[in-house]
Amino acid sequence: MAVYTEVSDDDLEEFAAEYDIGEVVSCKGIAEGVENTNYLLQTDRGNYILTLYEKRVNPDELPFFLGLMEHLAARGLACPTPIKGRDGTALRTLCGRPAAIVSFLKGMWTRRITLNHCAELGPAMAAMHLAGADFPMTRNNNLSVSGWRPLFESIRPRAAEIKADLEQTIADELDYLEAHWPKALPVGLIHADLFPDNVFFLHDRAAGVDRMSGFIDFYFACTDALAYDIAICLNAWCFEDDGAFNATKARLMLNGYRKVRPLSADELLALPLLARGAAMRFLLTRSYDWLNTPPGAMVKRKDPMEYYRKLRFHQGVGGPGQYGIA
Ligand SMILES: Nc1ncnc2c1ncn2[C@@H]1O[C@H](COP(=O)(O)OP(=O)(O)OP(=O)(O)O)[C@@H](O)[C@H]1O
Ligand SMILES: N[C@@H](CCO)C(=O)O
Repeated sequence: MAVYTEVSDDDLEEFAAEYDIGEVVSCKGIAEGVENTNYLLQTDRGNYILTLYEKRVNPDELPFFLGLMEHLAARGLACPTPIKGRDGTALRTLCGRPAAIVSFLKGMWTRRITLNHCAELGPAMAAMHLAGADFPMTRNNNLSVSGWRPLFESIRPRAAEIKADLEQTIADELDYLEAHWPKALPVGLIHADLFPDNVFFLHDRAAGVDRMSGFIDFYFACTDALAYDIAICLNAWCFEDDGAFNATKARLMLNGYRKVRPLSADELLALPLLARGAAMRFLLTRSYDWLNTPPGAMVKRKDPMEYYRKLRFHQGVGGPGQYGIA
């Protein structure tokens, strides 16, 4: 589970006193997530999320992430909003770690992705891209093509512990991706980790379907090709548990997206390559975590091989038509 930093009652009381959020009633560690420590903070005024930022988050980048959430929320996108303390500051320190309180988003992420979820995701992702267009700050994507080789070199000596041909597969693919990575696609603000566990839904009983209620976890957000966010979602949302690609899910997601933000011919053509790159990114970070998570750590490692298989699939894709679109 992702509670790396335990917060004592005294520390919490002192911290909460900086805010105008009411009396703390309870503070429970949240088991989900792998990156940061999250607590559900209940006060007599409502629910909040308290996050202590851990290993992968660079404290210097927190003003970007928090500012972005504030910007998107101000433009009507459903996402957590940083709560400012009485001094007007959202970011402070708790137990020696950078920490912030954000608003609580209603809804649940879905464990069983349906066609409806993909149809909801597409337009909401496009709306986020449009809402981010005038965000004044930028952040380089350090987990894009130039960041993959150093990550590869760090896992290379032990890659065979995951799969015998992993080293060669990544080496060959990296050569290809570095030589062909597109440089002229429309760029903007992307979420960059839009997995099902970062997208909340609420059930609409009258309609009998889930409706998207918002996005969370903007801590990989960055400035990059907008279509790369779509490629991440093709990987994260459109494969079945048995590894089969579901082109109907992809079509619904892509067409939903295109109704809000049309995709250029170049963006469509680049999708298979971007999807290979997105598969590479998660194959590398999962492999790194697989090999470097200490035994006994209270966190569930994610399977790198899932992304090895997704990479293999996209390597065989001839064009965007195989993602279900005309
Ligand atoms: N603003 C929010 N409103 C409601 N619940 C939240 C909010 N932020 C986080 N959560 C809860 O905390 C869990 C973990 O949050 P989050 O995904 O941000 O953690 P993380 O450690 O950064 O995880 P990840 O592994 O996805 O990078 C979520 O699944 C959700 O249950
Ligand atoms: N969403 C990532 C983990 C957080 O970056 C994964 O599934 O590998």
